[in-house]
Amino acid sequence: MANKPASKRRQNSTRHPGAVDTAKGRAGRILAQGNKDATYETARQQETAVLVAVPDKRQADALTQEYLDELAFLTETAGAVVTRRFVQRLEKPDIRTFVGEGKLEEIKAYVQHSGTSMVIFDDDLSPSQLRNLEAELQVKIVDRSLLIIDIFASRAKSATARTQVELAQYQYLLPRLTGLWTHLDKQRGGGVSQRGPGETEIETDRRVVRERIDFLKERLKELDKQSHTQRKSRTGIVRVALVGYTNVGKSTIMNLLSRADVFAENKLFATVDSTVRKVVLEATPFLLSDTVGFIRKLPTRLIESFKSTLDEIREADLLVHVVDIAHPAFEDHIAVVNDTLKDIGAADKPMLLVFNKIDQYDAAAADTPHDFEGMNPDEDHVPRPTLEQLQATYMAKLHDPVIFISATERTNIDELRALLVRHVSALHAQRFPGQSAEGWNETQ
Ligand SMILES: Nc1nc2c(ncn2[C@@H]2O[C@H](COP(=O)(O)OP(=O)(O)OP(=O)(O)O)[C@@H](O)[C@H]2O)c(=O)[nH]1
Ligand SMILES: [Mg+2]
Repeated sequence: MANKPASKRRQNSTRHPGAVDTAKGRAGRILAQGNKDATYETARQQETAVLVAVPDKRQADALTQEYLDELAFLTETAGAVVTRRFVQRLEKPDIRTFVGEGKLEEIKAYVQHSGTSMVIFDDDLSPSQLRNLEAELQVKIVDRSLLIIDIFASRAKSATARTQVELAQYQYLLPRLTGLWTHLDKQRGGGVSQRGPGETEIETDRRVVRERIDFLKERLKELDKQSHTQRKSRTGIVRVALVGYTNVGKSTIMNLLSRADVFAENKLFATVDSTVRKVVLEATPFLLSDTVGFIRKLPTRLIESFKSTLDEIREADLLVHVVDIAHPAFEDHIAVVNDTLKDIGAADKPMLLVFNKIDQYDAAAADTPHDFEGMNPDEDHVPRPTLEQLQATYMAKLHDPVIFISATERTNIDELRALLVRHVSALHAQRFPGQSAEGWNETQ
């Protein structure tokens, strides 16, 4: 991983470690910014980034803007400053360079003139698009997956989370290894058609990376076994998992309910490791877990490599789905979370829907859309319903219980506790008939 000393990164690389380190450097390159442990990295100036979105022709302007706002937030979380946004509406992204020729020229002119150090795309790029864009623009090219993996890498602390991130990094890297050697081939005078040492090296690298992937998978299996044993000792108690989009307030609610000290901040993916705490409310004990947030277009590979973390959600008896109601795209977020739950096989669990940040709801409604390239800020801007209207709509629409709170202002927290107690007690009676919830203790 890019945030480990080089000597550590080389462990288990049986052959050709230098090449793989180069490759890993490529995968984790925007990470060094926010990484306090990177003693081997020399201090650099803050990186600057241009954002690029290629929505299809039907996507509403307001939505495109929201997506770019989120990409900007991700970029800032990764430690870079956004200098400009570019939007190009296309029926389909260009197969060679993702954006069309004219737009590429425009981006190139801006990047050269402003000295911006990287270009970030709101979608995933194919290995060849990545290569072509890098050749054309002559700066770092980052796609959505890489950006998210980088943030995860800078946040992961536990052995499991770090192993999961490293697996995701290598899986991202494997199909992209070819591009690494094109410039070396050129230096050696090798042409595209010439088969030479470059290809042998790529093959060697691929083998080393595959070996590392297998090793990490094995290691995760081991770690999984350990946590499975741990989880088995927790039978006889209802398990509740906080789920939701990133930055909605899950960790804040965890801290409020469990007096835990989980890191919460206004950044995306503040939590990557999961935390489990025993909570006792009105003599009703249950286990509460806080875990990684979801996001739209979460790379499937990343979901897969985070299997162990997501087991916490899969094995829960009750999900508490936290929503940031002050976010203009909160309904979109609910859909993303429900889809992700479906993907990981946790869609059929009982669920409480907690609308958080009601204190910010009105302020958010007054938000005016930003003005930027290719957008009409007035289009698609409809007034928002009142909180009361929303409450009535959601109460009527959903089968799941709904509650509106503010975790930071402590509004309706007693009601949230009461709702949890009611549901946990009912689940306890159903899951462990004849066994009183009060009788459970941690040593069982
Ligand atoms: N105004 C307001 N801010 C809140 C409320 N609840 C949480 N926040 C803030 O929202 C930000 C994100 O909170 P977290 O608890 O870290 O959110 P999270 O869902 O755990 O986020 P990730 O771990 O990044 O997925 C923090 O700055 C919190 O202080 C609330 O009720 N009102
Ligand atoms: Mg969190």
